[in-house]
Amino acid sequence: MDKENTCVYVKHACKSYGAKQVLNNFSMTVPKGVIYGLLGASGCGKTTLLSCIVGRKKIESGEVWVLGGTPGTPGSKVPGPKIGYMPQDVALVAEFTIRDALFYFGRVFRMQDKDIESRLNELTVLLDLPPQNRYVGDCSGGQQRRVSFAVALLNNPQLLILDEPTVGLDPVLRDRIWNYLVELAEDRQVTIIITTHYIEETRQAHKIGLMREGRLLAEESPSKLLRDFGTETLEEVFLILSQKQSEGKLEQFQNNLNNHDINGIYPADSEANSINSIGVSSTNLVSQKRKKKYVAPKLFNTFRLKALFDKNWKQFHRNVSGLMFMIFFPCLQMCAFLTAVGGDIKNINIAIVNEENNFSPCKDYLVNETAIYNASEDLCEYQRLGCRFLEAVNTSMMHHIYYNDIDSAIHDIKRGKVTGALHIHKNFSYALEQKVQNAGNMTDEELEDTQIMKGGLVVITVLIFLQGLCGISYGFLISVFCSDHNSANILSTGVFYPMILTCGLVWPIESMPTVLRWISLCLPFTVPILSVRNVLKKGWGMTHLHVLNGVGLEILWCVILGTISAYQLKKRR
Ligand SMILES: Nc1ncnc2c1ncn2[C@@H]1O[C@H](COP(=O)(O)OP(=O)(O)OP(=O)(O)O)[C@@H](O)[C@H]1O
Repeated sequence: MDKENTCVYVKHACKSYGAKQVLNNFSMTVPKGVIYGLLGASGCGKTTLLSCIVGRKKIESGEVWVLGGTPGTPGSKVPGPKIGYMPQDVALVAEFTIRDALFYFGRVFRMQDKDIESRLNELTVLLDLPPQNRYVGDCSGGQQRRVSFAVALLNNPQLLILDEPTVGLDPVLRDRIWNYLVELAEDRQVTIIITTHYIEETRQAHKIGLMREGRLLAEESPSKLLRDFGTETLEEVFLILSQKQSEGKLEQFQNNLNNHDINGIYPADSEANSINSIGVSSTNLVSQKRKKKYVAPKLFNTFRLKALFDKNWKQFHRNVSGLMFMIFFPCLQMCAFLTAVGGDIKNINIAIVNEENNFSPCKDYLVNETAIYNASEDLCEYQRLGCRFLEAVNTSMMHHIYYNDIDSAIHDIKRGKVTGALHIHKNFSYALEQKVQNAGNMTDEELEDTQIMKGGLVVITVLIFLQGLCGISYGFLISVFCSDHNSANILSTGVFYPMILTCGLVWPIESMPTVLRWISLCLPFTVPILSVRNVLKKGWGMTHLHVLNGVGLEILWCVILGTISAYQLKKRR
């Protein structure tokens, strides 16, 4: 056997989850066009190994070589359409019908619709799938697994990796599937790695690997194993090897067996055999990989784009409650929030001390009489402007209570009878007139500061866009850390509400204890909200320090959240 005929090659692979070592110096060789049955008890590391082979996880040391490349590296095309992978956990969209699911993956694999259609019909018969218009969510667990199996077979991949595909299947169907797999391997040279708990069903495999506690105990054809061990069943072979491993005599036992076998099929001695038998050293494998020219994948792929649009549309319109929740719940939340905290103040008692109108309500006052044009001096003379001012603020917000002197008004403020006092001096109109006439002496900057709502649209758009990006980064972080919807919901609402409460919208940050104020200022909402206010109310531009700090903080948060997510993603592999 040479490298041309080797499909998957694993050498001295080690992989741990925390302190638990799952792959322990694991080695295996899978030639092209064979069915390789990977057998082992629950928890021995089969799924972990398969995940490393398809590039979903990374080994810590050792080497994995699949279809001529290292899985998960640029240019290796693994994962990719050359590999059909049926994972143990069904990962299908519940809102899809069986037909939708196969069309979705077919398009992802860049298949033409007519080819998908004919494969769908073929696989429906082979795997005894339920009617094509049945929703995945309405299928039983076993039926969903068969749909997942159909997806793995859909585009006729060169390498099929099946994690317990036959579990819970009717024996007749199981037999049919095995016959199909044998046909695929022998007629079309497809390589198949299959894990199963039914040891005896792997008699049809060309080669089996017996795995225990992260190590391969033996790797050979079932008939040869039975012959070498002189047993009736593969179960017995596995039992003997497992007992030797438990007694710590496995390596000695394997060496004895290999001494009687020129091929050296038992892994204690298999390193030399494996490497030599595929006719290439690991260094050569690496250099061979390096020689391959890396072709970057296309940024826009119309097949995938179509598949994703179709998937999102179906997911949305078939999950009405989810759609309502996603669209209307945030609107409802925002309306409730703004109604509760953003409304105008109403009916507050204000003490009015209006010296200009003899401390009494402005009953007989007329707006026209407050400004009289003096033609000889070409200017306006003002009177009773206090009344005009009070009329302007005499809304439902303030309830006016008149006082004859400011001291009694202040006294009542202290007693809590009124909330505040407005003191209009006797010469209020004259003083205001002077101020207006001197307005020409004001600087441009002072004038600009008095303007409202002059904020630049671009700056506001940038701030809001960055805020959205921050939210997306946080959503990404949640998706990386949470394994289910419940924990994702708890994490998102658990963080969102405290941030809303402490960002200054509800409780002014100026009144917070110092430590809390600093925490609040570091949160992604607080400073950007102040920046938006500064832009809207004062017309400040991007270059103003108190706008720039909001932009800077949002970028910083995006970078922090993105980096943590990327780190966690890398760690999980
Ligand atoms: N992400 C993970 N974090 C921590 N431990 C893990 C993780 N994934 C798997 N394990 C542990 O690693 C060991 C091997 O798991 P794996 O799923 O590879 O076993 P398996 O042989 O496929 O089992 P089964 O046949 O039951 O599917 C188990 O003890 C499992 O609990």
